[in-house]
Amino acid sequence: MTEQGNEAPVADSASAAEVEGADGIRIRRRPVTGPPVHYVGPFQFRLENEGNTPRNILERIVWDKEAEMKERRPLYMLKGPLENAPPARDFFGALKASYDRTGLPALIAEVKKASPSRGVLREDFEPVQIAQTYEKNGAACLSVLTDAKYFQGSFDYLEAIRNAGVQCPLLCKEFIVDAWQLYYARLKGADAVLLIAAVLPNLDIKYMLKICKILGMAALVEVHDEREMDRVLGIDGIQLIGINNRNLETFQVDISNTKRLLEGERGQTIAQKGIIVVGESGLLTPEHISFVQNAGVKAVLVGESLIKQEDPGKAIAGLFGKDISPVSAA
Ligand SMILES: O=P(O)(O)OC[C@@H](O)[C@@H](O)c1c[nH]c2ccccc12
Repeated sequence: MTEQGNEAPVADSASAAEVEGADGIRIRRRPVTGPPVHYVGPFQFRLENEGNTPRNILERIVWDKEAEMKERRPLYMLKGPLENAPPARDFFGALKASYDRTGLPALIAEVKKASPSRGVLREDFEPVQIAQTYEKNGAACLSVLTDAKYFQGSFDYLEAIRNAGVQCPLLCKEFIVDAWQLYYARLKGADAVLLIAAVLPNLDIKYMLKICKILGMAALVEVHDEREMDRVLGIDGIQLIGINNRNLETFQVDISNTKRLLEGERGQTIAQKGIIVVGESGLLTPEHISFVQNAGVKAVLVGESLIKQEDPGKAIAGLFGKDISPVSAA
């Protein structure tokens, strides 16, 4: 397999060696100090963009998440609640079963109030109701945004949806930078977590996969370009790969990204390993769904085009061009 990817230019403040040393990751971790202090005579000022200010939205989110981590409860305090958490459900199995039932990509429907690129998507946001209507109308799994600052999400939504009796397995949609978040997601009812390859080096992904396994959770490992895809294909034990059509550094959406990353040898390796690929972001019409299905995905992750409709559940039939709700609930 080739190591060549569509590599974005390396930004000024991260040297090529730094990027190479971190599995090609351009997103940097938060520096311990703020911007460096400069003096002119008696005056002191801080200069932004000397490597100590985030260069794009993904970097900003990750730095805020790292700061958030400092206020967390110690891990040992999660032990009790973790033992009382509802047992994890089979996220991978639910996707597979749905694909086998409908012959269409299994739907992971996203409970998403807002996003940094689109602002508020839905004013009257009732997460439990939305989750229930998604389930009734044929979603195989649900994705629940838990980041508060940029997506107006909450771990309370995850917990409330699980406690309301929704059966679909739940993906905790979070920016994971620390293993602590995996335990916390599980105790709030998550059955799967998102691991973003643009943020996490291979060693972190491997370590986090082990913890997910111990906790009984699936991991959806998200890639955006060829280089990330090749990295992830080199890691043993990955069952689910998400191809994000949205570049989290620039917000540009291009659904042909899914097709490009599944062409040739990469697609073959994925098929051999029995990996389910999830097409993510920017899917709005039945044509989009068949486009990514033809490219090789067996599941799709959809937020905006459902959540913006008056009835997000009913919107599922519109998105797929037909009713995909389970017979028993129809
Ligand atoms: O609302 P959309 O365009 O249908 O996209 C859903 C989902 O793919 C998107 O929310 C997403 C994909 N990867 C992420 C990582 C973090 C936050 C959000 C995301």
